[in-house]
This record gives sequence, C-alpha cells and structure tokens, in this order.
Amino acid sequence: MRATARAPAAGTVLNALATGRGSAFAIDEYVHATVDLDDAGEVTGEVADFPDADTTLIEACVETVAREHDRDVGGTVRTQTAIPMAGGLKSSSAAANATVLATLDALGVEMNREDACRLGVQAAREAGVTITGAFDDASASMLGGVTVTDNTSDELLAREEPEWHVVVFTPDERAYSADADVARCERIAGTAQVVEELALDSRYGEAMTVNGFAYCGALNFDTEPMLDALPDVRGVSLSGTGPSYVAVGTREQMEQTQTAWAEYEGTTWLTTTQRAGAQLT
Ligand SMILES: Nc1ncnc2c1ncn2[C@@H]1O[C@H](COP(=O)(O)OP(=O)(O)O)[C@@H](O)[C@H]1O
Ligand SMILES: O=C(O)C1=C[C@@H](OP(=O)(O)O)[C@@H](O)[C@H](O)C1
Repeated sequence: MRATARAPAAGTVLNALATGRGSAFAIDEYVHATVDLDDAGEVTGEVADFPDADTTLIEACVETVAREHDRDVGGTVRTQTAIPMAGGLKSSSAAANATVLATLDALGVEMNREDACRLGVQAAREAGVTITGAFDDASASMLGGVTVTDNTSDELLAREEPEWHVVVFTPDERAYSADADVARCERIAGTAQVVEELALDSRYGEAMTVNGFAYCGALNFDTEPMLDALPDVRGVSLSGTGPSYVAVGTREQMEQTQTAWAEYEGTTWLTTTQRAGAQLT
C-alpha cells in the first residue's frame, strides 16, 4: 500500500499569532510525500537529505489519518523538498497535507480536502509544531489560492485565486514557530484586526504590508527588506514567524525586488501563486 502526494508551500498575508485569525497564499514550490503502509504497528518518518530532522509531525499525520478511519497501521513516511524547514514558508503545513493525502490514498479511503486538511492541523497540534494549529497556512496549501481562516475553530472565512508573481527571500537562520513570543504578538492584536478587515475586503497586498511592519516589530525582524521592495510592489511581508520575506506583484516588480534582496546573505527566488492546492502524484 504505497501512495505519493505533493502540497505547495505558502506565504503570509496575516500571521494568526495575535488574534487566531490568519491568511496565507500558496506558492508554486512543493513538499513531496511517499507513504508505505504495512501491519508493522509502528510508523517511521524520514526527511530526504536531512537525517536529523524532526519527523514527529509526519508520523503523527499517518497515525491521525489511520485512527480517524479506525485502522491500525504501521509503515514508513518520507518527505522530500527544497523548501527550508522552519523558514516561515509553511513547509510543516505542506508536509502534513502531502502526508495526509498520501495516507488516505494508501488506505483507499476518500475525504474532502478541507476535512483532510483539518486532520493535518490536528496532527500538527499533537506534534507541538504550531501555536494556533495554523489552519490558515494549511488551508492555503491544501486548497491553493489565498485563504482567510479562523484558527480557533478551523473555519474557512474566505478563499480566492489571485494570479501574482512572487519573490521570496530566506536568510540562512531558522525560526521555529513553536518558539515564537506569542505575548509580544498579542500586543499588536488591534493592527492584526485591521489586516484581517483588509484581507476580507480582498485588499491582500495592503494587508500583507501592514502585517509585515507589525510582525517585524513584534518578532524583532528587520524592516529593511520591506523598504527595499516598497513602494513598487503590491504587497510585502515577513512570512509567518520569519525569517523569510515574501513580496507579490508583477514579474518586473518581483525581479527588481529580487535584485535588491540578492545583496543580503541567504537565498532569493522567483515563483508565482499556486491555485490547484495539494494533489496525489
Ligand atoms: N518537509 C518536512 N518534512 C517533515 N516534517 C517537516 C517538514 N517541514 C517541517 N516539518 C516539521 O515542522 C517543524 C517546523 O515547523 P515550523 O517552524 O512551523 O516550520 P515552517 O515555518 O517551515 O512551517 C519541523 O521541526 C518538523 O517537525
Ligand atoms: O504556529 C502557528 O499557529 C502559526 C505560525 C506562523 O507561520 P510559520 O509556521 O510559517 O512561522 C503563522 O504565520 C501562522 O498564522 C500561525
């Protein structure tokens, strides 16, 4: 019983740590998962090229799906990706979604993608890799496009399919979401509510930029990369709890921003929004 799936990474419009409400958009970069099920009783995870990576999340995803469908399984789960872990680009949500879809397929059971996504969120909570459950990031990755969610109830508030060019800058350091200073984020709840109103009004670019300045302040990240991109882009923000930054706009605007960001140490790349979401492969 082997199955494979892929799920896209994502960038942030609104970080949910302040209010529990968040918004994210899928990008055209993927985490691939391969699930092999047997009757061994134990699930073992592996991240390709990272032998020391924490595999708790992907193992929890296989176990959560099996439990939900009253199955007692063991086996292996392996992810492969070029997306950095703990980079703010939702590799954890993408890894969970790809693993959940592959596990469902290996078990031969069907489930709608929104509910499948909620299983991955449940597993992420169990694995302790998230603060709010991150249904915002998980839904963007599972469904594609941009989503706005309430992570306190795992409810989808809005979803659209914008076509933006995207540029990403990932400094070399890492920032685990579970280590973020939530108390500092809660102090900017008023600003986060303004960002939510902009997002629910489909003003995603402006929402992103307000989110970026507010969360750079709360989480102590440099605002300089945002200033480099402004005023010419549609939106620019710190992604998630950092350290990556994302900007959206036209291809030409993204190329200009990439040139500016190439001056920093780290990796920059151009991509686009992704509208199809996670898929079996
Ligand atoms: N590609 C992956 N394969 C397996 N597990 C992953 C992967 N990416 C992230 N994770 C899990 O998620 C944790 C990092 O979560 P988080 O800090 O939210 O990262 P990100 O911002 O990249 O989503 C890792 O410690 C690991 O448990
Ligand atoms: O753990 C969480 O609840 C969250 C983590 C953040 O993302 P990253 O995992 O990308 O840092 C944030 O953007 C999201 O809204 C909620």
